[in-house]
Amino acid sequence: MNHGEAQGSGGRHRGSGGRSPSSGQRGHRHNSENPVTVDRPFGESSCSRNRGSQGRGRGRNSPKQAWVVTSPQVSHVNRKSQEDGTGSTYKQPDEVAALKISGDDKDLLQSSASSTSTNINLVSGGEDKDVRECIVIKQSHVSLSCQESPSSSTSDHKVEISSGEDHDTAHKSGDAENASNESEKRPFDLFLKTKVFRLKPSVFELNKDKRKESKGYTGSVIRPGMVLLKNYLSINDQVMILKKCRQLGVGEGGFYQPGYRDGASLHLKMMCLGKNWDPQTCRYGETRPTDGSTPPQIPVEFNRFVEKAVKESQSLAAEIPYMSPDICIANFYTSTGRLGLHQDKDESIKSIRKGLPVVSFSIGDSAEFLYGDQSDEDKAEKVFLESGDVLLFGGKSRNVFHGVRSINKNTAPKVLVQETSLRPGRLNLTFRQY
Ligand SMILES: O=C(O)CCC(=O)C(=O)O
Ligand SMILES: [Fe+2]
Repeated sequence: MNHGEAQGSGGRHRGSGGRSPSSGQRGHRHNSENPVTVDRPFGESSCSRNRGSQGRGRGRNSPKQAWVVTSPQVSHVNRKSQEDGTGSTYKQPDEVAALKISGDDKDLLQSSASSTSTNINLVSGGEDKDVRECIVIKQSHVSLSCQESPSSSTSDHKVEISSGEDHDTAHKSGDAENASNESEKRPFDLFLKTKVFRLKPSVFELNKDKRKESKGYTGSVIRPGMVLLKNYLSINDQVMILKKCRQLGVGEGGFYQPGYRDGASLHLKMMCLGKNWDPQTCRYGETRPTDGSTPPQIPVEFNRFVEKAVKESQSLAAEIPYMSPDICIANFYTSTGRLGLHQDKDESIKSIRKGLPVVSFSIGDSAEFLYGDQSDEDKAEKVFLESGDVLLFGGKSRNVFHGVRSINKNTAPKVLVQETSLRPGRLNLTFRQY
């Protein structure tokens, strides 16, 4: 956790948004077969936690393929040729291994080239055709290296390429994965499953992350009872939280695709810890009705962070009561994920009456977070929640309407992505005491 001087800060703007459900079947763990996406306004769900959704009808990019020479000779890929589509490099020679680029390969390759460089050298160092080991793309400012993600399988030859400069391709792959029936059969993995090529972050980017971290956190009261602790969780804390959530997320009671009673899907993946929150009944329970699973316990380290954050917030807003969480709802948003304006009021009447705070951790890509006194986006305030930020709302703000309007692609700290294989998107944990 960062330690620093608590100071006032934090901008406010107005915001808006919407939600768009897709069809699904009640009683199935994964209910997004044949998803149909339609837009409808916020506030139509029967739940107080009106978990709005993503799916603004963005196109899902089908994977494209690029062909990269892996035999020991050096190949030069001319950037101009890539841009105008005339480059012979994209033809499939005999001695090539296919790198499947999910999304727009042109974007990817453009982003991998610096603005001043015209050539990218594809250097193959290995005798065998194992692209994991042999491809290194170097040019003046960045290098593209291939690493195997922890969960990759040797028999799986699909390779995902993502760029530290521009995670667009991997974002698209994440979107596609959300939609595919195939992915519905597997537990949702916070980390990219396949071999990952990443542009190594530049020294400049890494230093920027480090500088930010070394500044410590700043706290501010953004409305009575609502405290924002910016940059509160250190990168190490975030890595630990991500690894733990990823591990829990692929096990029993892990991440799943939640849906409402009316068949609408929330456009996020969810995992509940401690108790299950059921979007169909808007109640907490000991098991998840869709599959009978028991939610994992909240890791003790998480609770320590929360309790410390509550104490910190009390030094800024004394009216925020102390709380010790027994519920954590983890949401993972891809780049198109969102959540409609809602109130968190399915906790016990006592908890809400006392104004026990909801404590929210943001990790990964940043989000446009809306909050206000009404379920009206046009009247809501807006704040950007970035990786490492902790937001608390209790006391007078316990019933504040809030939601996530959008996720800002490619804004996660590079070092975090590098250390975890975190898929593009945002993890949010909200802790509550029932
Ligand atoms: O993702 C966020 O920042 C908010 C999540 C939230 O409001 C909820 O889970 O109830
Ligand atoms: Fe909420």
